[in-house]
Amino acid sequence: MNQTTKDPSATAMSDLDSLLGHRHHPSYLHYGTAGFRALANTLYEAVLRCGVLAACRSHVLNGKAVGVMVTASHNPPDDNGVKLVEPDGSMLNSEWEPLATEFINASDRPAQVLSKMVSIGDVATARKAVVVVGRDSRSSSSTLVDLVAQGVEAIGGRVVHIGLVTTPQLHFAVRARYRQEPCNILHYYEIMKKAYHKLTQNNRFRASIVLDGANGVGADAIKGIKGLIPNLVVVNKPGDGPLNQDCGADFVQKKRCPPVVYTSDKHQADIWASLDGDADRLVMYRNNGDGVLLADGDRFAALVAKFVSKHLASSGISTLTVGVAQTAYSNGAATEYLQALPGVDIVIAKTGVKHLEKAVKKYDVGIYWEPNGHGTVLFSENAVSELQSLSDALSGNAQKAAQVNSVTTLLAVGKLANQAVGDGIADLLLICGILCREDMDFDAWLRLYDERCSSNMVVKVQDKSVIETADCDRSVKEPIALREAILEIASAQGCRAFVRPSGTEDVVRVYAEAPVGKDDLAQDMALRISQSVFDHCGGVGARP
Ligand SMILES: CC(=O)N[C@H]1[C@@H](OP(=O)(O)O)O[C@H](CO)[C@@H](O)[C@@H]1O
Ligand SMILES: [Mg+2]
Repeated sequence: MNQTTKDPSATAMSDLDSLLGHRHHPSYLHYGTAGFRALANTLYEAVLRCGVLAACRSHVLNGKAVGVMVTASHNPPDDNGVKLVEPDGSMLNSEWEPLATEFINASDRPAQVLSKMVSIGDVATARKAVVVVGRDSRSSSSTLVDLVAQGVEAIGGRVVHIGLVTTPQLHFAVRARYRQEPCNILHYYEIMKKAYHKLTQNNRFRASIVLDGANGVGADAIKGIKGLIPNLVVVNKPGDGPLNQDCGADFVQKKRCPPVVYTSDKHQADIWASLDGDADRLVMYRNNGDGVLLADGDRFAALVAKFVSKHLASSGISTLTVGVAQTAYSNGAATEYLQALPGVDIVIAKTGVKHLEKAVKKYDVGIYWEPNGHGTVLFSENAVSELQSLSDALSGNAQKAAQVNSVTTLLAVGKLANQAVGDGIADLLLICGILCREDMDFDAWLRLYDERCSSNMVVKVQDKSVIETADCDRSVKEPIALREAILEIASAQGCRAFVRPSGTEDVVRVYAEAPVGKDDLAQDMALRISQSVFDHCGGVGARP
């Protein structure tokens, strides 16, 4: 090789190193289910590097567009975060997660870390990387988007800005582009509107709804489906109050109390609903002023599974499989209800949407919800094509009207539910559409099963990794003393309990469940188990 010829990738690497700098952010960040999250003003370098990383990911996928969403979901307003989305709209490939962590935290020569996975010179010269970028309503989000763009462009990638969007809209847009459909938000609303009319058969949803937008982007995004639910009032819009503070899906589900409404108007409605800060979660409830009767993710899954299983049976298709994924947190009564539905398999997955999504991918119709309101129903290509062929074959056949009706209904469910990720707005329409079709009111939905009593606690310990779990977190392997204590405390008939280290916070989560009506028992079990966690795992601060 000629001594004066420079290796192009070496040049790109040193340029990149000088752009990325040799400093790094204050704490070690992990790429978790939700990407990187921290106080917004500590994330600048991480976000710039995520732009570079996203461009590299797109490059190795032959220029297929990758997504980047700037959001910290239900976290406080001063936090922010960034996560990457695969071209088909799913979460970042799990093999890239440790690389992302290593690259973002590298304090010295970060480009070298990247070059383990991809030849940087190639990325810069091929110029085929495309990155679709969206952001939530946080005041820090625009700055972070600019940094993502700077990172993408630093190695010759192209940025497609889709602006202020919900997380599911970003996933939808990336997936749409991959499928050569219009990659814009208008398309998102058009698909949903059409599917909602098909599902409801143009009937009006009569109940009134107050929707709490958590003072975030969902309250704006819901305008796109204006009129579909005639009696819908939106409260807690951006600017009304601090994002997610004392309102939103996470608050209502965890505290089991109604949200603060930041405007002075008084509202009453048959049903209330709360989105989280990036609108990928929804819970619905009856608001009793000082408490709520909650329809959580378990109840969404139950209603959807019941509806899908009924219409699959009457469609006459017997070849399509249906699976529902639940987590250890799913209420035992919901599990029992689902087990009794004909033709429906139950699978238990670890906590976190990516695990649930993976668990149902092997089914033609895969239904998953976390109790906290994150979920959707996924139709495989095979399911859509079988339903479509049958629909075409039966078209105009008046004698088969009931069968046609079920096939059309199932196709509408598959269009309305976001096929990339759980979506609070799509889920609102899906649930309202099903209640409308089934002529059910909110109470009838709650009567599907009686929820068992449960109690959640968190315990701070020195090192949460001393706890090793098994069976999708439903039992403890280590420490043995803790394992034995839990088995003993939760040994009464109809009781169960587990503990697991949180994947998103530095705490151990404790869950205890007791039969219907035995709230005190559930709380007592959770407390005693929390004390065992504290005693056996190096508790920090005051003993529970
Ligand atoms: C009990 C609980 O609500 N856990 C949440 C929470 O995970 P933890 O690993 O429990 O911290 O955040 C995840 C990401 O948002 C969400 O998927 C999950 O459901
Ligand atoms: Mg969220």
